[in-house]
Amino acid sequence: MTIKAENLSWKAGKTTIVDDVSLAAEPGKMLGLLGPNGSGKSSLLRLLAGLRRAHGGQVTLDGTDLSRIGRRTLARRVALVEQHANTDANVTVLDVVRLGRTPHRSALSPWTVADDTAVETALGRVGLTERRSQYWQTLSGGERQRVHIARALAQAPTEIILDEPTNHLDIQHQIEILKLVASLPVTSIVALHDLNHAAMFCDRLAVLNKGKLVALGSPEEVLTEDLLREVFGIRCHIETSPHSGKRHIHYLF
Ligand SMILES: Nc1ncnc2c1ncn2[C@@H]1O[C@H](COP(=O)(O)OP(=O)(O)OP(=O)(O)O)[C@@H](O)[C@H]1O
Repeated sequence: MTIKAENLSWKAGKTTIVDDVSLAAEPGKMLGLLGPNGSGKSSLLRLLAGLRRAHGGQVTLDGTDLSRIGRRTLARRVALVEQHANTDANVTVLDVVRLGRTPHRSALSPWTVADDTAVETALGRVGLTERRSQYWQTLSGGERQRVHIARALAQAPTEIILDEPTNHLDIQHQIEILKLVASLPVTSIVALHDLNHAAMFCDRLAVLNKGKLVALGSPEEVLTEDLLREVFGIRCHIETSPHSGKRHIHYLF
């Protein structure tokens, strides 16, 4: 068990944005969340992270409704890296990553060796060890994204939810971040736009269209020419790559 959505719905005003979605993340696996712009991916991720209350259905963590889990306990288990995440300007990389330790500390407890180790490991994993003293406002978009991922890793979560973590990253860093997430000993749920990257790195894929879950399964099961035409309105040819053994999408025009 881990994070599970059962008949989950969420509305903005009278418009249903997340529509009766049921899915479960598999422990230790990477679940990719795909769908066109505005299909409800970010909204669903915020519900799964407990940042938003559903209007229908429920989210459970190891079988317990999220609304019955305290914020601190939840923050020790689940880390969310949002799209366009921002941070107060006048702080360093190290300050931001150290914030990831907050749920593990109490107001009076001193900073520990374990806190230091978690922060150093997280910085190293995203390749920012040398940038620890740099000010947030001087970082590039891609570096900011990696700092936020490091903060989530410093949180030492058992589940990590990432909303388009490769946004702003050059191709080398996109692949590094996805490789990193795939290699972490945690359950991950990751919204992605690049379908070939999703096929390469994710164990399973979920596809949203207009708020509804329209496919769930392995990349081989989910990524079909018919589905991509219906959901994304594109023509493509899909084959198994002789290089990676994974699905590879050739876009046609
Ligand atoms: N608080 C809100 N109030 C009104 N509409 C909202 C609200 N939050 C989301 N929406 C709408 O819900 C729809 C889904 O938004 P969401 O950000 O979840 O989609 P997405 O799949 O993550 O999109 P993208 O790929 O563009 O990031 C959009 O049409 C958006 O405008």
